[in-house]
Amino acid sequence: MIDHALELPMPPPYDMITMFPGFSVPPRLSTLEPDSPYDMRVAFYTGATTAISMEAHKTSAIIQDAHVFDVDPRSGFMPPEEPLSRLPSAWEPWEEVLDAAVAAKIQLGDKVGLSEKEKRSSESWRARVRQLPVLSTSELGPSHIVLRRAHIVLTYIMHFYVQSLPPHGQVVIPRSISLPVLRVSALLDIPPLLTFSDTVLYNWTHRRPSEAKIPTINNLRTKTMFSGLIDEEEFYLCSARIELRGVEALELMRVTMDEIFIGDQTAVRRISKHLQTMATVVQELKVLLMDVRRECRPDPYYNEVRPWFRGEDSDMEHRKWVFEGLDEDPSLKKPTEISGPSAGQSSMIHVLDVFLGVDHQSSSPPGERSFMSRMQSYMPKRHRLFLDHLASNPRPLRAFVMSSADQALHEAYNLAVVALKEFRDAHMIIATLYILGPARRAAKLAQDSARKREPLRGTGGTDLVTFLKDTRNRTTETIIP
Ligand code: HEM
Repeated sequence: MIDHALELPMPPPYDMITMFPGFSVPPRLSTLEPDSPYDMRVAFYTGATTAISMEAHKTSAIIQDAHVFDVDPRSGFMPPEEPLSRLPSAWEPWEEVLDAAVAAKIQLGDKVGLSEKEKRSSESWRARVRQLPVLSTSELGPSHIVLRRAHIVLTYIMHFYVQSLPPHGQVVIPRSISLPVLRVSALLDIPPLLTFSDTVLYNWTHRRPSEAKIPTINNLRTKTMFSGLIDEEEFYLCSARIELRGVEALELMRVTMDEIFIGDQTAVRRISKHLQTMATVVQELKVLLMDVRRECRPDPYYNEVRPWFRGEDSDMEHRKWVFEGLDEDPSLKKPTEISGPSAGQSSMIHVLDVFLGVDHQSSSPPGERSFMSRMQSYMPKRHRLFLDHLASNPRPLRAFVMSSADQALHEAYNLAVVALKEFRDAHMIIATLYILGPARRAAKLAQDSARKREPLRGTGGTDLVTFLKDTRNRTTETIIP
């Protein structure tokens, strides 16, 4: 059921691209991107002027290919304009059933002390979901704007459905939801579960009316939530603020790569300066991360927000999720990526790793994808391509620094890597505060409940303590001695 018209071209190899300065904004862009509401696309690392001699048709093909990353010079991986807030009327039944879940305050199926009334209320909501017709998805595309809203609505409904079920029964996602969610996910080429892009990137509006369409750190509000708690909103917005503050790092990467291309002494001096600034930006990302403590309380987050995110691989009873109707449509594949949303899917942090040369793959068993690489398959396809593109850079920063004898350059590079390592130190503090602490307290309170036996896993399904230490250690190992 994949619409091949939506298949994106692979980014061009680096040796075909100039690295002249400037985010490129080709005038023909609106015709290149029929689904784009945006008037700007980033041709990251490509020359606006494409100043190498090439036949005209080749040049335009490169520009065309290079403009598919959906990275905006003002808002980075977040869209520069407010995402669609409601689907067109043909799909209103989905929006209504989602509104109904929120209005009925549907509770988690394994909530300690769940009342009979709450059980009845969620069962009657689930019955309503089962009665929905299987709405066609063929008219949702080709616009990714509409498809993204469809993914948000369907996956929130699906997680409401699955996580409100009694904790010991089967998990069967009714075909009214499973078929459209599988189809929409195939069109977007992302897994049929809630992802970071659903909860953060495409799930915001302006807090106060704003002339500027661009999202800003202090003027965001979350649109769709499970609990409606401020703790949930702040959890999402913390990540959104990191995405936005990180935009400066993207710009610094671009100018650094331009300088690497030139590679003379002046370039080395400038790169050192850019890396020092980048270290400051990453330090600010750490501050924004720690600021999550202002309005997101650990216990409500752990007990009332986080359980909604669980994917199949975080199921405490190891139940398999059955996507009803999967066999009816031969074009659909059984989902293999089944983790819930994790900020491990934030392209911003991945981009810092790739740019600085932090290698998460090397410690994985041969032939096995690292968690970080797996998380890339949950990112919007164009962001994924952007990371691939960056990773295939033939002039990587770390190798450039290592090949240089310039002391100041080495120090500046290490400063940026240390800032990222300190971000991960802070992240471990946050994970302890928001998961390990509340888990211990919840286990004490719920002597016999299923929660007591919950393994300490991230929503991405990792053994979180070992995993977070590993990513931190790999960052430390990147420092050049
Ligand atoms: C209350 C806030 C947070 C908690 C409790 C938390 C918890 C976790 C956990 C448990 C993992 C392990 C992977 C998994 O299985 O999901 C993880 C991974 C990760 N998280 Fe967070 N996280 C929080 C906020 C953030 C924010 C705001 C960011 C940045 C956008 C972030 C970035 C990452 C990254 C990049 C990973 C992959 C591992 C790494 O790079 O070190 N997290 N997080």
